Parts: sequence; structure tokens; C-alpha cells
Amino acid sequence: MPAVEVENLSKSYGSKRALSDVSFTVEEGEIVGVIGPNGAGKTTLIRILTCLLKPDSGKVRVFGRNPCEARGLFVLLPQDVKAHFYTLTPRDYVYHYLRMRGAKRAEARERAEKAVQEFGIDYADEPMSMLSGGMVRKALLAMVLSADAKLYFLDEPTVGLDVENRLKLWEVLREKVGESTIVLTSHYLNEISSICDRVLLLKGGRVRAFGRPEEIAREYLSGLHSKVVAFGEVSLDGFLARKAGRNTYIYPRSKAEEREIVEAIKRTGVPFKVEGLTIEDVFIAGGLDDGDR
Ligand SMILES: Nc1ncnc2c1ncn2[C@@H]1O[C@H](COP(=O)(O)OP(=O)(O)OP(=O)(O)O)[C@@H](O)[C@H]1O
Repeated sequence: MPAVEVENLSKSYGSKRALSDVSFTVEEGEIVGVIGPNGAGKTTLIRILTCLLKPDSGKVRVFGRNPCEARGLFVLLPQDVKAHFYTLTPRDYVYHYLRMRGAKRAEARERAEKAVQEFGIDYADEPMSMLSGGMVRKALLAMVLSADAKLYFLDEPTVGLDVENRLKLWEVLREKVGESTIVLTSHYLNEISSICDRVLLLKGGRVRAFGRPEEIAREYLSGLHSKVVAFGEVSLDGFLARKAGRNTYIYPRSKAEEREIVEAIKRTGVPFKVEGLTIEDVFIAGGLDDGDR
């Protein structure tokens, strides 16, 4: 039985369409990443899957049940989770969370210790009020992931985490997967694709692609050869180019085009480098920005 089944799911807020005809399944034991730009519908989807929001139409099943009936089987890290009890410490948070979930005192103490160790929380006994936003976020993640649930929904788990802690989180998630199923949302497209078995690309409330990251990249970027990143403004006629802050990304369609682009940029004196394509380029160059797929 799939862990999550979604068929033709739609949801609007008043006249605003947040999700349109979304369908996908998550098999038990896999990590699925829901990715997409701001306003794509990621949080709306997670809220529906976790019984916080009712869909307008469509079928949603979590382990074969309505999400509200499956509440005991999953845990959620919401996007806007906060630590409200400022005098409690990270260790207290994990401990009381486990106690609320039915663990006995000794077991909760032991698992809380394991959770703080696993995440390298060396501030486990300091009150939450003394911690930075990222430190609190990491403590709450450790709390949620200590649950030993069959299914985890993590909405933007990496928000506020520095690169080292993001990598730590990916490591912890990869260890959990197999016995647990994980559905997470993130803006870090490249990182998410490196840990997820499959990704769901959402844009404007619609599924633009669903599958293994490398297959999606191959399908959507099949006409492109590589990416030339110019560290400055460069305008070259006849090539697929996108501005990215101060940089310009130029997408050659062949090795010959790449050589042509490199020669042209050398003449401008702007520094540059040639890179391989990543799933991020699906959004930047692969036709998902035009809203017509
Ligand atoms: N409570 C609400 N009332 C009205 N519109 C809403 C509400 N919540 C979300 N929306 C709209 O629904 C769409 C999808 O929002 P959602 O929060 O699901 O996107 P998201 O992909 O999670 O975005 P982000 O990456 O910015 O968190 C957006 O256009 C948003 O403006």
C-alpha cells in the first residue's frame, strides 16, 4: 500500500487557485521532495495531507485512510513551527514530546539523549530563550524526528539552518528512510534532489513533473549541453540566457555552442566558468518558467 496517494486534488482560497488537479503517490520507505517556487502550493499540499486543511475536490489517502483518520501514523514539522516555552531546553522539548506520544519516563530520557546526540545539539541544556533562530529550529527538528513515526511531513525543514546543519539533516533523514517514509518541501533544489528518491515539481499549483531527479533533469534539459556562468552582465544574441543577480547563465545547446559562448565571453573580459546542468536549471532554463507546461 502506498504511504500517500493523491488523485486530482484541487484547492482554492476564495478565487485564488492554490492546487489544481494534483496527482502523485509516495511509496513506503522513500523520500519525496516537493519543490517549487514561492506560492507554488507546497504548504497547502502538506496541510491537506496532514488534516489541517480540507481539499475542495480529489482523493487523498495516507496509508489507505483519510488523513484525519491516519493522524496517529505521521508527524509534521510545520513551516512556521515555534518554541513557545522559552524556559524549557531542547532536551526538555524532546523529552516532553516523547512523553506526550506515550513513551515511559526512562525511555523518553534515553531517546531525548539520542536525539540531541544525533543532531549534535551541544546546547541541549540551555533555555530556548537563549538560542538563535537556527538553533531553535534544529532542536525542534530533532524533537519531531525523535518520534519513530512511519511517515514524516517536513515543511521547509532547512529554513534557518546553516550549510553544515543542512548536511547533518540530510544524513539523519537518509538514515531514517527505509523504515520510515519522508515527504519534505524545500527551496534548495539541488540539495533536495541529491537526497530524495523522487521529486514533485509544483508550479502555480500544478504538477509540472514527478519522478527521479535525474530523469526529470534529462527530460526537461535534454536539448541543453551545459551551463556557462558569467560573473557579470553579458549579452549574447542567439543564445538561451538568464540573468541571475549579478551573474548571467548562458545555456549552450551543443559543445560547439559552448565553445562559441566561451570565446565571446573571453573577449568581454568578464570572468566565467562552465558547469554541468542540475535540477535547478529545470526551473531556470527548462521551460518551467513560462507557465505553459
Ligand atoms: N490562507 C490563505 N488565504 C489565501 N490565499 C492563500 C492562503 N494560503 C496560501 N494562499 C495562496 O495559495 C498559493 C499557494 O500558497 P502556498 O503557501 O501553498 O505556497 P508555497 O509553495 O508553500 O509557497 P512558499 O514557498 O512561499 O512557502 C499562493 O498563491 C498563496 O498566495
